[in-house]
Amino acid sequence: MIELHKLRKSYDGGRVWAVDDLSLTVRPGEIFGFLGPNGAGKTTTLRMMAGILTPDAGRVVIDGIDMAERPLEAKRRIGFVPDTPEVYERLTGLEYLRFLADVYGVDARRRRERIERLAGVFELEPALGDRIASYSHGMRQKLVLIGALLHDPPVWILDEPMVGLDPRSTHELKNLMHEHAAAGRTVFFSTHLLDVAERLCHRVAIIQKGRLIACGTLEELRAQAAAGSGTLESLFLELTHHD
Ligand SMILES: Nc1ncnc2c1ncn2[C@@H]1O[C@H](COP(=O)(O)OP(=O)(O)OP(=O)(O)O)[C@@H](O)[C@H]1O
Repeated sequence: MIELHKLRKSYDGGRVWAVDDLSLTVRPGEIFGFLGPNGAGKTTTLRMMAGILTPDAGRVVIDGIDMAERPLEAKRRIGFVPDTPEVYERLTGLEYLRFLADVYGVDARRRRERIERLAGVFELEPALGDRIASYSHGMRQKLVLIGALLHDPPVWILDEPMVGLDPRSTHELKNLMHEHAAAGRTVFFSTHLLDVAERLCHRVAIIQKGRLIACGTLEELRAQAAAGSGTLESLFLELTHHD
């Protein structure tokens, strides 16, 4: 479960409000899509949710744990995939995953199982012995995903996780998301892929200029819009119209 209470974040000493009074709750068992135009504040929100950026005001609560009060406990419950992942180029894929397993205290048997399963799903096993410097963009994205999910966190926070993935890996990631939510856990991800969000998500939120402008199921969003029967794409275009 994720709760955001009146989150605010500015850059440049308050000249830009990247996120402004954002509140929402993502329930256990939900796949939740976070949508918005470029520069709307999605990455800033996700980075605050993951405890990487400190909000100017408001609270992030993960499974009942306040990020500001108990950051280590809250972060342990999160698998976070950033939009531009930093990886250690000199390590092999396997060394990188072992390093993360050490950080998260995943024991030897469990890490073997998880690496085998996830690298198998994303067909990255043959490359795990190679240096990350030799990886393609998509291979890096897969490695970062595997690393983020290695400690089997209950709450997934993924910033545009499908960017760079090939169709099979995208399909497998969607399956993993379904499986995770079906087990009563939580998936929160940002995306520009509205057709994917429409099919995959139980609920979505749309933000614009840091403010929540719509939140709910597709039916609930349709009820908010003038053209009441449209696709998520047409709703998005209508709701995020220019001033
Ligand atoms: N480090 C920074 N310094 C100053 N302004 C920033 C910084 N990071 C983001 N911003 C500004 O904050 C706002 C929100 O940016 P953010 O990256 O959160 O948007 P986004 O919704 O993730 O965009 P995109 O879809 O393009 O990835 C934008 O106006 C952006 O210019």
